Amino acid sequence: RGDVFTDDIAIPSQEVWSTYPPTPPTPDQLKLKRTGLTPAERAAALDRLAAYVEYKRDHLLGYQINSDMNGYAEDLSRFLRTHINNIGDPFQDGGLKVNSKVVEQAVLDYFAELWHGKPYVQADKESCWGYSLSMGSTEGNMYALWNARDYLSGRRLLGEEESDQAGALTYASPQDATADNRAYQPVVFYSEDTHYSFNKAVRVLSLPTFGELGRDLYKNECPINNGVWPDEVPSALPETSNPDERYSTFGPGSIDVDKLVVLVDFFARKGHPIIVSLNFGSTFKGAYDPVREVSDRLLPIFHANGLIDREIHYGHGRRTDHRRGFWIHVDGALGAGYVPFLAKAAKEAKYGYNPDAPVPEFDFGLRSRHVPEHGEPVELDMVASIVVSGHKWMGAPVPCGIFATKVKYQMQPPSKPDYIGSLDTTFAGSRNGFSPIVIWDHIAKNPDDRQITQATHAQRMSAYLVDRLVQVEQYRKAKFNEDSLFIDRTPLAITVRFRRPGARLVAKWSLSTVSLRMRPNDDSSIRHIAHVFLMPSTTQEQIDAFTADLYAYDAFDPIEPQSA
Ligand SMILES: COC(=O)[C@H](CCSC)/N=C/c1c(COP(=O)(O)O)cnc(C)c1O
Repeated sequence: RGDVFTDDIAIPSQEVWSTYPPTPPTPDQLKLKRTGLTPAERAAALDRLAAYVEYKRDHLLGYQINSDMNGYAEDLSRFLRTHINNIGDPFQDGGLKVNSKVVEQAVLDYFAELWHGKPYVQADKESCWGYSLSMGSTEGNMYALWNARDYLSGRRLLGEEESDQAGALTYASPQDATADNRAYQPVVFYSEDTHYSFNKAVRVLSLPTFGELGRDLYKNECPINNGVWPDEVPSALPETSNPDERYSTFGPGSIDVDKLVVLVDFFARKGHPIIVSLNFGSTFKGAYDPVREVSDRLLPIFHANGLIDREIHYGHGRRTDHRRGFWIHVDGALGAGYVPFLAKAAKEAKYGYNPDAPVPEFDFGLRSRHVPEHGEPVELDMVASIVVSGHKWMGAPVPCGIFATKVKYQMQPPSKPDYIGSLDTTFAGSRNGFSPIVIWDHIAKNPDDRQITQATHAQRMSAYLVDRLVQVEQYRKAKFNEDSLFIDRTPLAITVRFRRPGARLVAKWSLSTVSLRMRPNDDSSIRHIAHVFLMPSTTQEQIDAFTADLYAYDAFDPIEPQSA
Protein backbone atom coordinates (compact mmCIF):
# COMPACT_ATOMS: atom_id res chain seq x y z
CA ARG A 1 0.00 0.00 0.00
CA GLY A 2 2.67 2.47 -0.98
CA ASP A 3 4.24 4.53 1.74
CA VAL A 4 1.98 4.10 4.77
CA PHE A 5 4.21 4.03 7.83
CA THR A 6 2.12 2.49 10.49
CA ASP A 7 0.57 -0.88 11.01
CA ASP A 8 -2.06 0.41 13.40
CA ILE A 9 -4.28 1.59 10.57
CA ALA A 10 -7.50 -0.39 10.75
CA ILE A 11 -7.95 -2.35 7.53
CA PRO A 12 -10.77 -0.25 6.12
CA SER A 13 -13.85 -1.65 4.49
CA GLN A 14 -13.93 -2.26 0.72
CA GLU A 15 -15.84 1.03 0.43
CA VAL A 16 -12.89 2.90 1.89
CA TRP A 17 -10.48 1.17 -0.48
CA SER A 18 -12.47 2.61 -3.34
CA THR A 19 -10.09 5.56 -3.17
CA TYR A 20 -6.36 5.51 -2.45
CA PRO A 21 -4.81 7.55 -0.92
CA PRO A 22 -7.79 7.65 1.43
CA THR A 23 -10.05 10.66 1.04
CA PRO A 24 -12.40 12.15 3.65
CA PRO A 25 -16.01 10.90 3.87
CA THR A 26 -18.23 12.70 1.38
CA PRO A 27 -20.68 15.45 2.42
CA ASP A 28 -23.51 13.05 1.66
CA GLN A 29 -21.99 10.45 4.00
CA LEU A 30 -21.62 13.06 6.75
CA LYS A 31 -24.96 14.81 6.30
CA LEU A 32 -26.72 14.85 9.67
CA LYS A 33 -30.37 13.91 9.21
CA ARG A 34 -33.25 14.69 11.52
CA THR A 35 -33.73 10.94 11.71
CA GLY A 36 -30.10 10.40 12.72
CA LEU A 37 -27.85 7.93 10.88
CA THR A 38 -28.01 4.15 10.96
CA PRO A 39 -25.14 2.21 12.60
CA ALA A 40 -23.96 1.14 9.14
CA GLU A 41 -24.01 4.76 7.89
CA ARG A 42 -22.12 5.93 10.97
CA ALA A 43 -19.55 3.13 10.65
CA ALA A 44 -18.98 3.85 6.95
CA ALA A 45 -18.43 7.56 7.58
CA LEU A 46 -16.22 7.03 10.62
CA ASP A 47 -14.19 4.26 8.95
CA ARG A 48 -13.50 6.50 6.01
CA LEU A 49 -12.59 9.42 8.25
CA ALA A 50 -10.24 7.22 10.30
CA ALA A 51 -8.49 5.94 7.18
CA TYR A 52 -8.08 9.50 5.89
CA VAL A 53 -6.76 11.12 9.06
CA GLU A 54 -4.45 8.18 9.79
CA TYR A 55 -2.98 8.32 6.28
CA LYS A 56 -2.48 12.09 6.59
CA ARG A 57 -1.06 11.62 10.10
CA ASP A 58 1.58 9.30 8.71
CA HIS A 59 2.47 11.86 6.04
CA LEU A 60 2.41 14.98 8.23
CA LEU A 61 5.78 16.70 7.91
CA GLY A 62 4.95 20.39 7.58
CA TYR A 63 3.70 21.36 11.04
CA GLN A 64 5.23 21.23 14.52
CA ILE A 65 3.05 18.32 15.67
CA ASN A 66 4.34 15.16 17.32
CA SER A 67 2.12 12.48 15.77
CA ASP A 68 3.18 9.80 18.23
CA MET A 69 0.10 9.36 20.40
CA ASN A 70 2.22 7.52 22.89
CA GLY A 71 -0.26 4.83 23.91
CA TYR A 72 -2.85 7.32 25.11
CA ALA A 73 -5.69 5.22 23.71
CA GLU A 74 -4.65 2.28 25.88
CA ASP A 75 -3.94 4.33 28.99
CA LEU A 76 -6.51 7.08 28.84
CA SER A 77 -9.58 6.07 26.82
CA ARG A 78 -11.39 5.34 30.11
CA PHE A 79 -11.28 9.09 30.87
CA LEU A 80 -13.43 9.70 27.80
CA ARG A 81 -16.31 8.16 29.73
CA THR A 82 -16.32 11.18 32.10
CA HIS A 83 -16.67 14.91 31.57
CA ILE A 84 -13.64 16.24 33.45
CA ASN A 85 -13.75 20.01 33.92
CA ASN A 86 -11.07 22.01 35.72
CA ILE A 87 -13.13 25.20 35.93
CA GLY A 88 -11.55 27.92 38.08
CA ASP A 89 -8.11 28.05 39.65
CA PRO A 90 -5.93 24.92 39.30
CA PHE A 91 -4.94 25.13 42.97
CA GLN A 92 -8.48 25.54 44.34
CA ASP A 93 -10.63 22.43 44.21
CA GLY A 94 -13.83 24.41 43.58
CA GLY A 95 -17.42 23.27 43.45
CA LEU A 96 -17.18 20.99 40.40
CA LYS A 97 -15.53 17.95 41.91
CA VAL A 98 -15.28 15.99 38.64
CA ASN A 99 -11.92 17.57 37.89
CA SER A 100 -8.30 16.52 37.37
CA LYS A 101 -6.78 19.49 39.22
CA VAL A 102 -4.50 17.25 41.26
CA VAL A 103 -3.02 16.04 37.97
CA GLU A 104 -2.86 19.60 36.61
CA GLN A 105 -0.96 20.64 39.74
CA ALA A 106 1.58 17.85 39.25
CA VAL A 107 2.11 18.94 35.65
CA LEU A 108 2.47 22.61 36.64
CA ASP A 109 5.02 21.69 39.33
CA TYR A 110 6.96 19.65 36.76
CA PHE A 111 7.24 22.58 34.35
CA ALA A 112 8.01 25.04 37.15
CA GLU A 113 11.04 22.93 38.05
CA LEU A 114 11.97 22.13 34.42
CA TRP A 115 12.04 25.89 33.79
CA HIS A 116 14.13 26.55 36.94
CA GLY A 117 11.26 28.02 38.95
CA LYS A 118 9.73 26.94 42.25
CA PRO A 119 6.56 24.85 42.50
CA TYR A 120 3.49 26.80 43.58
CA VAL A 121 3.13 27.87 47.19
CA GLN A 122 0.44 30.54 47.54
CA ALA A 123 2.35 32.47 50.21
CA ASP A 124 5.61 32.42 48.25
CA LYS A 125 5.49 35.24 45.73
CA GLU A 126 8.59 33.88 43.97
CA SER A 127 6.95 30.50 43.34
CA CYS A 128 5.32 29.68 40.02
CA TRP A 129 1.59 29.77 39.33
CA GLY A 130 0.10 28.62 36.07
CA TYR A 131 -2.65 26.66 34.44
CA SER A 132 -3.33 24.07 31.75
CA LEU A 133 -4.64 25.66 28.54
CA SER A 134 -7.89 24.60 26.87
CA MET A 135 -6.65 25.97 23.57
CA GLY A 136 -3.00 25.91 22.54
CA SER A 137 -0.28 28.50 23.06
CA THR A 138 -2.48 31.12 21.44
CA GLU A 139 -4.50 31.11 24.68
CA GLY A 140 -1.35 31.15 26.80
CA ASN A 141 0.20 34.03 24.86
CA MET A 142 -3.03 36.01 25.02
CA TYR A 143 -3.22 35.40 28.78
CA ALA A 144 0.41 36.47 29.18
CA LEU A 145 -0.23 39.76 27.36
CA TRP A 146 -3.43 40.33 29.39
CA ASN A 147 -1.51 39.67 32.63
CA ALA A 148 1.32 41.96 31.52
CA ARG A 149 -1.04 44.73 30.41
CA ASP A 150 -2.94 44.81 33.70
CA TYR A 151 0.18 44.38 35.83
CA LEU A 152 1.88 47.32 34.10
CA SER A 153 -1.30 49.42 34.03
CA GLY A 154 -1.38 49.28 37.81
CA ARG A 155 -4.43 47.04 38.28
CA ARG A 156 -4.64 45.40 41.69
CA LEU A 157 -2.54 42.38 42.42
CA LEU A 158 -4.11 39.12 43.63
CA GLY A 159 -4.10 39.10 47.39
CA GLU A 160 -4.67 42.85 47.62
CA GLU A 161 -8.46 42.41 47.83
CA GLU A 162 -10.31 45.60 48.66
CA SER A 163 -11.47 44.98 52.22
CA ASP A 164 -13.78 47.98 52.05
CA GLN A 165 -15.80 46.50 49.19
CA ALA A 166 -16.72 43.03 50.37
CA GLY A 167 -17.64 40.76 47.51
CA ALA A 168 -17.33 43.33 44.76
CA LEU A 169 -14.00 42.93 42.98
CA THR A 170 -12.72 46.35 42.16
CA TYR A 171 -10.72 46.61 38.99
CA ALA A 172 -8.97 49.40 40.85
CA SER A 173 -6.72 51.80 38.99
CA PRO A 174 -3.91 53.89 40.45
CA GLN A 175 -5.04 57.30 41.61
CA ASP A 176 -2.76 59.01 39.08
CA ALA A 177 -3.73 56.80 36.13
CA THR A 178 -5.05 59.64 34.02
CA ALA A 179 -5.57 59.08 30.28
CA ASP A 180 -2.39 60.94 29.38
CA ASN A 181 -0.22 59.33 32.06
CA ARG A 182 2.24 57.20 30.09
CA ALA A 183 3.39 55.41 33.24
CA TYR A 184 0.28 53.24 32.85
CA GLN A 185 0.34 52.93 29.06
CA PRO A 186 2.28 49.70 28.43
CA VAL A 187 3.67 49.11 24.96
CA VAL A 188 4.41 45.69 23.46
CA PHE A 189 7.36 44.62 21.31
CA TYR A 190 7.72 41.43 19.31
CA SER A 191 9.59 40.55 16.14
CA GLU A 192 8.40 40.17 12.56
CA ASP A 193 8.85 36.38 12.89
CA THR A 194 6.30 36.20 15.68
CA HIS A 195 3.26 33.91 15.41
CA TYR A 196 0.15 35.58 13.99
CA SER A 197 -1.72 34.95 17.26
CA PHE A 198 0.05 38.00 18.73
CA ASN A 199 -1.52 40.33 16.17
CA LYS A 200 -4.84 38.78 17.22
CA ALA A 201 -4.06 39.07 20.93
CA VAL A 202 -3.16 42.76 20.83
CA ARG A 203 -6.45 43.44 19.02
CA VAL A 204 -8.47 41.51 21.58
CA LEU A 205 -6.66 43.28 24.44
CA SER A 206 -6.53 46.74 22.84
CA LEU A 207 -2.85 46.64 23.69
CA PRO A 208 -0.84 48.97 21.44
CA THR A 209 2.27 47.73 19.69
CA PHE A 210 5.21 50.13 19.67
CA GLY A 211 4.42 50.85 16.02
CA GLU A 212 0.84 51.88 16.77
CA LEU A 213 1.78 53.98 19.79
CA GLY A 214 4.67 55.50 17.85
CA ARG A 215 2.41 56.54 14.96
CA ASP A 216 -0.14 57.84 17.45
CA LEU A 217 2.02 59.74 19.93
CA TYR A 218 5.47 60.11 18.36
CA LYS A 219 4.82 60.61 14.66
CA ASN A 220 7.93 60.36 12.45
CA GLU A 221 10.18 59.89 15.47
CA CYS A 222 11.03 56.21 14.94
CA PRO A 223 14.74 55.89 15.80
CA ILE A 224 15.49 52.93 13.53
CA ASN A 225 13.67 53.47 10.28
CA ASN A 226 14.10 57.10 9.20
CA GLY A 227 11.24 58.08 11.49
CA VAL A 228 8.76 55.57 10.03
CA TRP A 229 7.38 53.16 12.64
CA PRO A 230 7.32 49.47 11.61
CA ASP A 231 4.65 47.26 13.21
CA GLU A 232 7.09 44.67 14.48
CA VAL A 233 10.70 44.62 15.57
CA PRO A 234 12.87 43.70 12.56
CA SER A 235 14.42 40.26 12.65
CA ALA A 236 18.17 39.77 12.42
CA LEU A 237 20.01 40.10 9.12
CA PRO A 238 21.97 37.13 7.74
CA GLU A 239 25.73 37.05 8.08
CA THR A 240 26.48 37.65 4.40
CA SER A 241 28.56 40.10 2.38
CA ASN A 242 26.09 39.78 -0.53
CA PRO A 243 24.17 43.08 -0.60
CA ASP A 244 21.26 41.38 -2.39
CA GLU A 245 20.75 39.18 0.69
CA ARG A 246 21.24 41.76 3.45
CA TYR A 247 17.57 41.48 4.44
CA SER A 248 15.93 39.75 7.41
CA THR A 249 14.00 37.50 5.02
CA PHE A 250 17.34 35.79 4.34
CA GLY A 251 18.14 35.79 8.06
CA PRO A 252 17.87 33.18 10.84
CA GLY A 253 14.44 34.38 12.07
CA SER A 254 15.53 35.63 15.49
CA ILE A 255 14.93 39.20 16.69
CA ASP A 256 17.42 41.98 15.89
CA VAL A 257 18.52 42.81 19.44
CA ASP A 258 20.27 46.07 18.49
CA LYS A 259 17.05 47.40 17.01
CA LEU A 260 14.95 46.11 19.91
CA VAL A 261 17.23 47.90 22.40
CA VAL A 262 16.93 51.22 20.54
CA LEU A 263 13.14 50.93 20.31
CA VAL A 264 12.67 49.94 23.95
CA ASP A 265 14.97 52.74 25.07
CA PHE A 266 12.88 55.26 23.12
CA PHE A 267 9.64 54.27 24.86
CA ALA A 268 11.21 53.76 28.29
CA ARG A 269 12.56 57.32 28.14
CA LYS A 270 9.02 58.48 27.36
CA GLY A 271 7.91 56.79 30.59
CA HIS A 272 6.04 53.79 29.15
CA PRO A 273 6.16 50.40 30.88
CA ILE A 274 7.56 47.76 28.52
CA ILE A 275 6.28 44.34 27.37
CA VAL A 276 8.66 42.23 25.28
CA SER A 277 7.58 38.88 23.85
CA LEU A 278 10.36 36.62 22.63
CA ASN A 279 10.00 33.63 20.33
CA PHE A 280 11.55 30.36 21.40
CA GLY A 281 11.18 28.05 18.43
CA SER A 282 9.62 30.49 15.94
CA THR A 283 6.78 29.36 13.71
CA PHE A 284 8.44 29.26 10.30
CA LYS A 285 12.20 29.19 10.91
CA GLY A 286 12.26 27.53 14.34
CA ALA A 287 14.53 30.33 15.61
CA TYR A 288 15.28 31.20 19.23
CA ASP A 289 15.27 34.86 20.25
CA PRO A 290 18.37 35.39 22.48
CA VAL A 291 16.60 35.79 25.83
CA ARG A 292 19.90 36.09 27.71
CA GLU A 293 21.23 38.93 25.50
CA VAL A 294 17.89 40.74 25.45
CA SER A 295 17.61 40.54 29.26
CA ASP A 296 21.19 41.66 29.87
CA ARG A 297 20.92 44.60 27.47
CA LEU A 298 17.47 45.80 28.54
CA LEU A 299 18.09 45.71 32.31
CA PRO A 300 20.26 48.88 32.25
CA ILE A 301 17.53 50.67 30.29
CA PHE A 302 14.88 49.57 32.77
CA HIS A 303 17.12 50.71 35.61
CA ALA A 304 17.88 54.08 34.04
CA ASN A 305 14.17 54.80 33.51
CA GLY A 306 12.83 53.78 36.90
CA LEU A 307 11.23 50.58 35.65
CA ILE A 308 12.77 48.28 38.24
CA ASP A 309 10.69 49.29 41.25
CA ARG A 310 7.65 51.50 40.79
CA GLU A 311 5.30 52.69 43.53
CA ILE A 312 1.63 52.37 42.65
CA HIS A 313 -0.66 54.53 44.78
CA TYR A 314 -4.42 53.84 44.95
CA GLY A 315 -5.48 56.44 47.47
CA HIS A 316 -8.49 56.01 49.75
CA GLY A 317 -6.20 54.56 52.40
CA ARG A 318 -5.35 51.58 50.21
CA ARG A 319 -1.90 50.07 50.49
CA THR A 320 0.78 51.24 48.06
CA ASP A 321 2.08 48.60 45.71
CA HIS A 322 5.65 48.07 44.57
CA ARG A 323 6.10 46.44 41.23
CA ARG A 324 8.22 46.39 38.06
CA GLY A 325 7.65 48.45 34.94
CA PHE A 326 8.62 45.70 32.46
CA TRP A 327 7.49 42.21 31.47
CA ILE A 328 9.45 39.70 29.40
CA HIS A 329 7.33 36.83 28.04
CA VAL A 330 8.78 33.76 26.34
CA ASP A 331 6.59 32.19 23.68
CA GLY A 332 8.01 28.70 24.06
CA ALA A 333 5.11 27.05 22.22
CA LEU A 334 7.61 24.69 20.59
CA GLY A 335 11.05 25.21 22.13
CA ALA A 336 10.17 25.29 25.83
CA GLY A 337 9.28 21.61 25.48
CA TYR A 338 12.65 20.32 24.30
CA VAL A 339 15.44 22.91 24.71
CA PRO A 340 15.78 22.07 28.43
CA PHE A 341 16.73 18.56 27.32
CA LEU A 342 19.20 19.80 24.72
CA ALA A 343 20.83 21.79 27.52
CA LYS A 344 21.03 18.66 29.68
CA ALA A 345 22.48 16.66 26.76
CA ALA A 346 25.11 19.32 26.04
CA LYS A 347 26.18 19.38 29.69
CA GLU A 348 26.86 15.65 30.07
CA ALA A 349 29.49 13.99 27.82
CA LYS A 350 27.71 10.61 28.15
CA TYR A 351 25.08 11.82 25.68
CA GLY A 352 27.70 12.51 23.02
CA TYR A 353 25.87 15.61 21.89
CA ASN A 354 27.87 18.58 20.59
CA PRO A 355 25.40 21.31 19.64
CA ASP A 356 25.91 23.37 16.44
CA ALA A 357 25.53 26.49 18.60
CA PRO A 358 25.37 27.19 22.36
CA VAL A 359 22.05 25.94 23.75
CA PRO A 360 20.15 29.15 24.64
CA GLU A 361 18.81 30.02 28.11
CA PHE A 362 15.19 31.17 28.30
CA ASP A 363 13.47 30.43 31.58
CA PHE A 364 12.73 31.53 35.15
CA GLY A 365 16.28 30.74 36.17
CA LEU A 366 17.70 33.45 33.93
CA ARG A 367 18.96 36.38 36.02
CA SER A 368 20.61 39.56 34.75
CA ARG A 369 22.91 41.87 36.66
CA HIS A 370 23.60 45.56 36.11
CA VAL A 371 26.17 47.72 37.87
CA PRO A 372 25.14 51.35 37.36
CA GLU A 373 27.63 54.22 37.46
CA HIS A 374 25.94 55.44 40.61
CA GLY A 375 24.01 53.47 43.17
CA GLU A 376 23.80 49.81 44.07
CA PRO A 377 24.18 46.94 41.59
CA VAL A 378 20.91 45.35 40.58
CA GLU A 379 20.32 41.67 39.82
CA LEU A 380 16.93 40.34 38.79
CA ASP A 381 15.09 37.31 37.48
CA MET A 382 14.06 38.61 34.07
CA VAL A 383 11.43 36.23 32.61
CA ALA A 384 7.90 36.86 33.86
CA SER A 385 5.97 34.22 31.89
CA ILE A 386 6.44 31.18 29.67
CA VAL A 387 4.08 29.22 27.44
CA VAL A 388 4.41 25.78 25.88
CA SER A 389 2.02 23.86 23.60
CA GLY A 390 1.18 20.31 24.65
CA HIS A 391 0.34 19.15 21.13
CA LYS A 392 3.63 20.21 19.54
CA TRP A 393 6.78 18.66 20.98
CA MET A 394 5.04 16.45 23.57
CA GLY A 395 2.32 15.25 21.27
CA ALA A 396 -1.32 15.33 22.39
CA PRO A 397 -4.46 14.35 20.50
CA VAL A 398 -5.97 17.80 21.12
CA PRO A 399 -4.60 21.36 21.26
CA CYS A 400 -3.42 22.11 24.79
CA GLY A 401 -0.51 23.64 26.67
CA ILE A 402 0.78 25.24 29.84
CA PHE A 403 0.98 28.87 30.91
CA ALA A 404 3.36 29.71 33.78
CA THR A 405 4.17 32.92 35.63
CA LYS A 406 5.04 33.80 39.22
CA VAL A 407 2.70 34.49 42.13
CA LYS A 408 4.11 38.01 42.42
CA TYR A 409 2.68 38.89 38.98
CA GLN A 410 -0.81 37.46 39.49
CA MET A 411 -3.67 39.93 39.11
CA GLN A 412 -7.02 40.10 40.84
CA PRO A 413 -9.56 38.42 38.53
CA PRO A 414 -12.28 40.70 37.09
CA SER A 415 -14.98 39.03 39.18
CA LYS A 416 -15.66 36.56 41.96
CA PRO A 417 -18.15 33.99 40.65
CA ASP A 418 -18.96 32.33 43.99
CA TYR A 419 -20.86 29.57 42.20
CA ILE A 420 -17.66 27.96 40.90
CA GLY A 421 -16.24 27.80 44.40
CA SER A 422 -12.89 29.10 43.23
CA LEU A 423 -11.21 32.26 42.03
CA ASP A 424 -11.64 32.79 38.30
CA THR A 425 -7.92 33.19 37.66
CA THR A 426 -7.66 31.71 34.16
CA PHE A 427 -8.75 32.80 30.67
CA ALA A 428 -11.40 30.16 30.11
CA GLY A 429 -14.60 29.29 31.92
CA SER A 430 -14.89 25.52 31.57
CA ARG A 431 -11.40 24.10 31.28
CA ASN A 432 -10.34 20.88 29.57
CA GLY A 433 -9.60 18.37 32.33
CA PHE A 434 -8.46 15.66 29.90
CA SER A 435 -5.43 17.53 28.58
CA PRO A 436 -3.54 17.67 31.89
CA ILE A 437 -3.96 13.89 32.11
CA VAL A 438 -2.51 13.49 28.61
CA ILE A 439 0.47 15.73 29.40
CA TRP A 440 0.97 13.94 32.72
CA ASP A 441 0.91 10.54 31.00
CA HIS A 442 3.39 11.76 28.37
CA ILE A 443 5.83 13.01 31.00
CA ALA A 444 5.39 9.91 33.15
CA LYS A 445 6.36 7.75 30.18
CA ASN A 446 9.24 9.95 29.03
CA PRO A 447 11.91 10.33 31.68
CA ASP A 448 14.70 12.84 31.08
CA ASP A 449 16.92 10.30 29.33
CA ARG A 450 14.25 9.56 26.77
CA GLN A 451 13.48 13.26 26.33
CA ILE A 452 17.18 13.89 25.75
CA THR A 453 17.28 11.12 23.15
CA GLN A 454 14.26 12.58 21.36
CA ALA A 455 15.68 16.13 21.45
CA THR A 456 19.08 15.10 20.06
CA HIS A 457 17.40 12.80 17.53
CA ALA A 458 15.44 15.76 16.17
CA GLN A 459 18.71 17.65 15.76
CA ARG A 460 20.24 14.74 13.87
CA MET A 461 17.16 14.28 11.67
CA SER A 462 17.22 18.00 10.83
CA ALA A 463 20.83 17.71 9.65
CA TYR A 464 19.95 14.50 7.79
CA LEU A 465 17.11 16.22 5.93
CA VAL A 466 19.45 19.04 4.88
CA ASP A 467 21.84 16.44 3.43
CA ARG A 468 19.03 14.65 1.57
CA LEU A 469 17.73 17.93 0.16
CA VAL A 470 21.22 18.91 -1.01
CA GLN A 471 21.36 15.60 -2.91
CA VAL A 472 17.98 16.37 -4.51
CA GLU A 473 19.19 19.84 -5.46
CA GLN A 474 22.38 18.48 -7.07
CA TYR A 475 20.39 15.87 -8.99
CA ARG A 476 17.81 18.35 -10.26
CA LYS A 477 20.45 20.89 -11.27
CA ALA A 478 22.23 18.21 -13.31
CA LYS A 479 19.12 16.50 -14.68
CA PHE A 480 16.73 19.38 -15.20
CA ASN A 481 19.09 22.35 -15.05
CA GLU A 482 16.95 23.74 -12.21
CA ASP A 483 17.89 26.53 -9.77
CA SER A 484 18.69 26.36 -6.09
CA LEU A 485 16.21 24.78 -3.67
CA PHE A 486 17.01 27.60 -1.19
CA ILE A 487 17.75 25.00 1.49
CA ASP A 488 18.20 26.64 4.89
CA ARG A 489 18.20 25.74 8.56
CA THR A 490 18.67 28.09 11.51
CA PRO A 491 21.22 26.74 14.04
CA LEU A 492 19.57 24.32 16.52
CA ALA A 493 16.24 24.65 14.72
CA ILE A 494 14.21 21.46 14.24
CA THR A 495 12.85 22.69 10.96
CA VAL A 496 14.38 22.91 7.48
CA ARG A 497 13.08 25.26 4.81
CA PHE A 498 13.38 24.91 1.03
CA ARG A 499 11.72 25.76 -2.28
CA ARG A 500 8.00 24.86 -2.21
CA PRO A 501 7.26 21.65 -4.16
CA GLY A 502 4.21 21.34 -6.39
CA ALA A 503 0.72 21.47 -4.91
CA ARG A 504 0.31 17.67 -5.11
CA LEU A 505 3.29 17.04 -2.80
CA VAL A 506 2.39 20.00 -0.55
CA ALA A 507 -1.00 18.33 0.01
CA LYS A 508 0.43 14.81 0.33
CA TRP A 509 2.92 15.74 3.06
CA SER A 510 0.85 18.57 4.65
CA LEU A 511 3.65 21.03 4.05
CA SER A 512 3.32 24.54 5.50
CA THR A 513 4.27 27.12 2.91
CA VAL A 514 4.86 30.86 2.69
CA SER A 515 5.50 33.23 -0.22
CA LEU A 516 8.15 35.76 0.73
CA ARG A 517 9.20 38.90 -1.10
CA MET A 518 12.87 38.54 -0.15
CA ARG A 519 13.76 42.13 -1.04
CA PRO A 520 11.39 45.04 -0.40
CA ASN A 521 9.51 46.29 -3.48
CA ASP A 522 11.19 43.67 -5.68
CA ASP A 523 8.61 41.21 -7.00
CA SER A 524 11.30 39.32 -8.87
CA SER A 525 12.65 38.30 -5.43
CA ILE A 526 9.45 36.49 -4.40
CA ARG A 527 10.22 32.97 -3.21
CA HIS A 528 7.71 30.22 -2.46
CA ILE A 529 9.09 28.37 0.53
CA ALA A 530 8.00 25.24 2.43
CA HIS A 531 9.31 23.76 5.63
CA VAL A 532 9.44 20.40 7.33
CA PHE A 533 9.48 20.03 11.12
CA LEU A 534 11.54 17.17 12.55
CA MET A 535 9.43 16.07 15.51
CA PRO A 536 9.91 13.04 17.80
CA SER A 537 7.50 11.11 15.57
CA THR A 538 9.37 11.97 12.35
CA THR A 539 11.25 8.92 11.10
CA GLN A 540 14.16 8.57 8.74
CA GLU A 541 11.89 6.42 6.56
CA GLN A 542 9.45 9.33 6.24
CA ILE A 543 12.29 11.69 5.32
CA ASP A 544 13.58 9.22 2.71
CA ALA A 545 10.09 8.76 1.25
CA PHE A 546 9.52 12.51 1.17
CA THR A 547 12.84 13.36 -0.49
CA ALA A 548 12.36 10.45 -2.91
CA ASP A 549 9.20 12.22 -4.10
CA LEU A 550 11.31 15.28 -4.91
CA TYR A 551 13.28 13.50 -7.64
CA ALA A 552 10.22 13.22 -9.88
CA TYR A 553 10.46 15.44 -12.96
CA ASP A 554 7.20 17.22 -11.99
CA ALA A 555 7.89 17.41 -8.23
CA PHE A 556 8.06 21.19 -8.33
CA ASP A 557 5.38 21.80 -10.95
CA PRO A 558 2.67 24.00 -9.39
CA ILE A 559 -0.09 21.56 -10.37
CA GLU A 560 -3.27 21.49 -8.30
CA PRO A 561 -3.59 18.52 -5.91
CA GLN A 562 -5.51 15.55 -7.25
CA SER A 563 -7.12 14.98 -3.83
CA ALA A 564 -7.29 16.54 -0.38
C1 LIG B 1 1.75 27.46 10.91
O1 LIG B 1 1.98 26.76 12.14
C2 LIG B 1 1.31 27.20 13.22
O2 LIG B 1 0.55 28.10 13.27
C3 LIG B 1 1.68 26.42 14.48
C4 LIG B 1 0.43 25.71 14.96
C5 LIG B 1 0.06 24.60 14.00
S1 LIG B 1 1.07 23.22 14.30
C6 LIG B 1 0.62 22.72 15.86
N1 LIG B 1 2.28 27.29 15.46
C7 LIG B 1 1.65 27.81 16.44
C8 LIG B 1 2.38 28.73 17.33
C9 LIG B 1 1.69 29.39 18.35
C10 LIG B 1 0.22 29.16 18.57
O3 LIG B 1 0.16 27.88 19.12
P1 LIG B 1 -1.20 27.08 19.07
O4 LIG B 1 -2.29 28.00 19.52
O5 LIG B 1 -0.95 25.95 20.01
O6 LIG B 1 -1.37 26.63 17.63
C11 LIG B 1 2.36 30.25 19.22
N2 LIG B 1 3.68 30.49 19.05
C12 LIG B 1 4.37 29.88 18.07
C13 LIG B 1 5.84 30.19 17.94
C14 LIG B 1 3.74 29.00 17.18
O7 LIG B 1 4.46 28.43 16.18
